[in-house]
Amino acid sequence: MRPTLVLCGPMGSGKSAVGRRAATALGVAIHDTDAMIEERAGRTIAEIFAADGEPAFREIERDVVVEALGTTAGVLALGGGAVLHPDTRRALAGYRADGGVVVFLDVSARQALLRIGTDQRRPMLHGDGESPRQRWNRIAAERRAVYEEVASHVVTTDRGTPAAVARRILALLPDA
Ligand SMILES: Nc1ncnc2c1ncn2[C@@H]1O[C@H](COP(=O)(O)OP(=O)(O)O)[C@@H](O)[C@H]1O
Ligand SMILES: O=C(O)C1=C[C@@H](OP(=O)(O)O)[C@@H](O)[C@H](O)C1
Ligand SMILES: [Mg+2]
Repeated sequence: MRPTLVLCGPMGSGKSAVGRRAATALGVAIHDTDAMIEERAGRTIAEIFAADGEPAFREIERDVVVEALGTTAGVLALGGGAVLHPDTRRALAGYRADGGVVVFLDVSARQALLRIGTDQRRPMLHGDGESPRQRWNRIAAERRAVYEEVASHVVTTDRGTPAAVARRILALLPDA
């Protein structure tokens, strides 16, 4: 079993929202790895970061994402930093080699920050000495090459509703 579609990209690009619309349109399940992590840990992502730190979160995330790539069908929406773990990148490469579709949802800093700039549920956006804008820009720049490496397609989400972006993605699927 493997997902029909995997979505990656930075915070606020719309992975969760577009993933839900794409799954509904396809009549399949949506699996959001952030929600799976919260369920497994019995805590919110913000609580995991606060109590155990980012490295501990990345280990749980690696376990959840690698497992989900092999055991779920439907649409899989990753967290923005999931691609950082080498095990996850290897699993995504295997999924693509097997015909899987990985879409990098790209977004401008301006749109992403309008969507999520004040959201306290994203701990990566908040930290000493940097504004959410500075943090988003730095993190997105650090990760861009990795998103490009793991993805088979890039879709920009600045314009259009989540449903409209989902329709553009469905057109990329082999049997669409
Ligand atoms: N194409 C879009 N147009 C307008 N708002 C969007 C779009 N995509 C996502 N959003 C909104 O932006 C916020 C963040 O989207 P989300 O899907 O959680 O992003 P991600 O999972 O990539 O961090 C949500 O409130 C969502 O409804
Ligand atoms: O970019 C990141 O490092 C993170 C993105 C979040 O997911 P979204 O990209 O869905 O916001 C979530 O996994 C966590 O807060 C860390
Ligand atoms: Mg999300």
